[in-house]
Amino acid sequence: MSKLLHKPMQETISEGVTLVHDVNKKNSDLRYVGFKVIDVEPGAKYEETLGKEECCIVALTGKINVKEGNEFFENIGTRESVFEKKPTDSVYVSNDRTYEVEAVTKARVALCYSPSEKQLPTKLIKAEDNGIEDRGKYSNKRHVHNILPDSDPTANSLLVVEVFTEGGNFSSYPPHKHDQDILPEESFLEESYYHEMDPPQGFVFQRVYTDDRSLDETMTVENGDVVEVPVGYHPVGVPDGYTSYYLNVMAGPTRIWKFHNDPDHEWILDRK
Ligand SMILES: O=C(O)C[C@@H](O)[C@H](O)C(=O)CO
Repeated sequence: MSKLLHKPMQETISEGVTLVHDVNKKNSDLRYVGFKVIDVEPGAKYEETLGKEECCIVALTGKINVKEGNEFFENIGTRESVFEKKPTDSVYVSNDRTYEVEAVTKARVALCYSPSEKQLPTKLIKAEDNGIEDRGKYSNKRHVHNILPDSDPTANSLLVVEVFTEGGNFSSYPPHKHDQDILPEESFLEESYYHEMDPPQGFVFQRVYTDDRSLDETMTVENGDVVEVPVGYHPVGVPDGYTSYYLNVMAGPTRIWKFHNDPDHEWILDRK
């Protein structure tokens, strides 16, 4: 199995709280992005004290309460399945703070991390504040919910986005990368992909490769898997009959998403 592919686990970390993913510096090549997924039973609580890292809490499915200091966001989250394709609520929490997530209904929650030194206000990112975009044409169509784009100053480093791709389409395509800190041409941003498929027995293909092919992995990605992208181009192809969802977390030294398309494949953008 590729070392970039992380399979879901089922680790009970406290009563009613299951750790499904924990991608961190120890088990990945990511230095700027950390990523967890937790499943929380109704009434159960997950508490975390952040060190020098900020966190974006995404209510993937179900309803949750989030508490940080005097801030309390009640009954947030908008969907039973990500495939309802409606945006959801998220909460930004800054470094050196302690937050608590309590499930109101059975919930799956993504916790997206990046190093951070400068404290910023805790903030509810409402579903209705997500920027919605349809990108691409022909078999390159995808639907995007921007949770934390680089135009939003809520976070120091984190960028968070959800992408839906219908069967027979490719996304993150034409292949692009953002692994050189040479702004304004390109920014260095690591990335994680949390994938789901509808129906859930589906799979997608994700290739992660560099120009010199020193990294060139093509992975079969199944429901609930995480792919880490420390460097390189990272397109996703979706087989007919299935819909793909992924949640991307990006972070690097500068909070700007400036990507570079693979020159071999950029021509597809110019088709009439
Ligand atoms: O537009 C897309 O296909 C989504 C991608 O841009 C995805 O968010 C990504 O690769 C970010 O670098």
